[in-house]
Amino acid sequence: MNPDISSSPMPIELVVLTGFLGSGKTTLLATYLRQSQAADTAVIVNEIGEIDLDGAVLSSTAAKVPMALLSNGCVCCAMGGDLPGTVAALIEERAARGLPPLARIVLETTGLARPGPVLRSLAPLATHLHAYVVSTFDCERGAATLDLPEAAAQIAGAHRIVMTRQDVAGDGAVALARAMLARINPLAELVADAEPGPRALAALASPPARLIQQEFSLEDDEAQAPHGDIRAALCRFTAAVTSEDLAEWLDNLAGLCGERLLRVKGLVRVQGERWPLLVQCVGTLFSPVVPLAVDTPDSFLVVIVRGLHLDALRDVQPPLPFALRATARAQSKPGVLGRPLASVLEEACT
Ligand SMILES: Nc1nc2c(ncn2[C@@H]2O[C@H](COP(=O)(O)OP(=O)(O)OP(=O)(O)O)[C@@H](O)[C@H]2O)c(=O)[nH]1
Repeated sequence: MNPDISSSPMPIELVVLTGFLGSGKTTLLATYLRQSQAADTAVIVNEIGEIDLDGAVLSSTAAKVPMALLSNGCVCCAMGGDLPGTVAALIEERAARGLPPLARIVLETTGLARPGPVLRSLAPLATHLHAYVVSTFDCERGAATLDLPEAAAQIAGAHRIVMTRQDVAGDGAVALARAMLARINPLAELVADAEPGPRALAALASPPARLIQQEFSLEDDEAQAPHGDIRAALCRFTAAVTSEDLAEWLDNLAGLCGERLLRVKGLVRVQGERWPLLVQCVGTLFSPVVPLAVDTPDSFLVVIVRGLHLDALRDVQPPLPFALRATARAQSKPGVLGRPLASVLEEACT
């Protein structure tokens, strides 16, 4: 059934924000949401795991933004009809509250989503939306990911590519990134601002000057397939851990997986800490662990690996008190619009 948003003064921009795992999507979006130009923007967050960590990070910097969650699966291969319905619900909810219409909705996809199937799933809303793809590219690590079909599809399908992590990449890597991007997708607009604020506005505040229809045919065969040998696990903690045990476990996980470790992120309750710790790594490179002031009862890690059976995670030492399972198919979480994050997280966690 097509969602009914025909009364809405359209078109609304629908920005499909893609980019490989850990390439800086949430950071870019959080920076954008802090700017005054984002007042008429809503956000849809799609998480592989069922818990909305990106939403938590975004809400901790931009609490008022209308936000919906598509959780527990990747939007490009598992969501079916959920995305158009979620878009319509955001638009309708805004109208029902008598607020000015949205100018744009940013869909933050998972780091594995291919943009072609996402755009195709929006076909029921085609006349109401002005959809385009913005992809983040990590100048430090991105080159090493482009042999993965998901990463290549994100760059090839982008109308605009945003170069992230230039500050840590070094001049040589940035030059190499430019050359690779120009070869894979010479039609895309390149955003290379070094400063986060201008970069976020250039990335998300307006559509690309030229919207060239990208060619997604190469992805068609894979559109319904899960992501090859990439697997995601949700480790849900049943008790607080000590910071020493957590650090050792993460160290050993990185040692076990090596290059096969794509991403770890989560909120972990540590003995003696008021707030859960935001833990994340991209590849085996861990960011500093920081407390995140969110009122959630849950404690979890999402671990995404390539070419490794998830059972191997159970043997990482020292044993930590968590229940592990592979993430399941996607579901939308209706009714999360405009609600405080805590209740959204609570619902996502039950
Ligand atoms: N130095 C630096 N770090 C960055 C930049 N952008 C992102 N990061 C860091 O890179 C890590 C991953 O960034 P995220 O924004 O969470 O990446 P993501 O693409 O949303 O990750 P997934 O949702 O898991 O795919 C975090 O530790 C960020 O703080 C940047 O431009 N420079």
